[in-house]
Amino acid sequence: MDVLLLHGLLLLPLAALLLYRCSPPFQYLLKVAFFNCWIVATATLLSPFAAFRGRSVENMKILRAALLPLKRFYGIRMRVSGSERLRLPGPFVIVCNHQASLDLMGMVEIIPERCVPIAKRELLYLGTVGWACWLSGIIFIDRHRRDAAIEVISHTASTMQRENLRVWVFPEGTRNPGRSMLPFKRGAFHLAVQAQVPIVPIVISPYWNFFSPKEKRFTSGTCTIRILPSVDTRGLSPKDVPELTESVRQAMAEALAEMSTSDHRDQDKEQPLLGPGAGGDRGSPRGQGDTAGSSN
Ligand SMILES: CCCCCC/C=C\CCCCCCCCCC(=O)SCCNC(=O)CCNC(=O)[C@H](O)C(C)(C)COP(=O)(O)OP(=O)(O)OC[C@H]1O[C@@H](n2cnc3c(N)ncnc32)[C@H](O)[C@@H]1OP(=O)(O)O
Ligand SMILES: CCCCCCCC/C=C\CCCCCCCC(=O)OC[C@@H](O)COP(=O)(O)O
Repeated sequence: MDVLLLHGLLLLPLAALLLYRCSPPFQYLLKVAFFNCWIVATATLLSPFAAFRGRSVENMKILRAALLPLKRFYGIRMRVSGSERLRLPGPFVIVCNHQASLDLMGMVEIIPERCVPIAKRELLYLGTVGWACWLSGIIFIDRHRRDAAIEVISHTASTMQRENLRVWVFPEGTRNPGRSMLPFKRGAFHLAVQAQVPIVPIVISPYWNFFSPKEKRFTSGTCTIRILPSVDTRGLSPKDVPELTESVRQAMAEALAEMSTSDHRDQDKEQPLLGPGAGGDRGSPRGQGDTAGSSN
């Protein structure tokens, strides 16, 4: 009986390994689970250290360091173009497309110093992860209470100038795995106009060459991040916000469409630390990769 049990226990990890190597959906599930576990584990282990400093944007550095290794686990190569456009001296507002939680990997790649994201309030209730977000100075808004959200944004506008703060907003307001961008919420643009600071639009290329929750596919691959020219808001007033919003969205949508038709050659793949990228680059349109910029 004991021998049987021992054999069973020995076979279990072997069976899991075999399943991991042969079944892309199983690999997908494990990789997603690992992603979430990594976030919870690092938040739990590191937040007590961040707590010594109290709530501060400087804790973003710890948060960034905790999330930077993720791309190596998954063999995701990051290519960034236009990073010099983020080297503005003062405060500014970043607007970026939002596809999935994986955006965190792109964010940590390029996020400048003294920059905090605006996030939905629900994240606050994620235990130690919420605590880590709060300690890092992330700004929370209640999307269901527009007036309260607008008040938080107005308050942020004055803080930006006073504390040389940069703010990262996902103007789609929710995750969007679709092929085109959702209509933009106007908060980020009101924020930039109120603070009279530039807007830096950022586009992250679609993940479908390596990640698809619908097809349960998560392989290695390349992600391109394009930083577009900044948009000046000096002299603009609230009445200019709708037009400003549309013109920035238009520029981002064009960049996204262009990036969607480009693809990445096999040699651009990284070797993932979490096993082979089973399944290869399926479901992606073929073409040329974005050659501008650097890879980290
Ligand atoms: C070295 C340091 C390194 C650090 C590294 C760290 C790296 C990474 C860390 C990552 C950590 C975690 C990241 C977490 C990310 C989480 C992402 C999210 O949670 S996304 C969801 C939250 N975000 C948003 O919702 C986007 C912002 N929302 C808005 O802008 C919305 O406008 C609103 C919520 C304020 C209102 O929504 P809604 O009513 O649905 O939409 P609108 O059409 O935009 O507005 C309606 C009318 O209100 C007017 N309006 C909007 N905002 C304002 C404002 N601020 N002031 C005045 N008026 C405003 C708007 O103009 C509309 O009126 P109209 O007359 O039609 O123009
Ligand atoms: C200060 C110490 C730091 C310790 C290390 C911390 C490690 C990581 C901690 C926090 C990382 C943030 C995790 C949150 C990720 C969630 C991002 C996301 O994708 O949210 C969805 C939201 O946008 C839109 O929601 P809906 O699509 O409308 O539903």
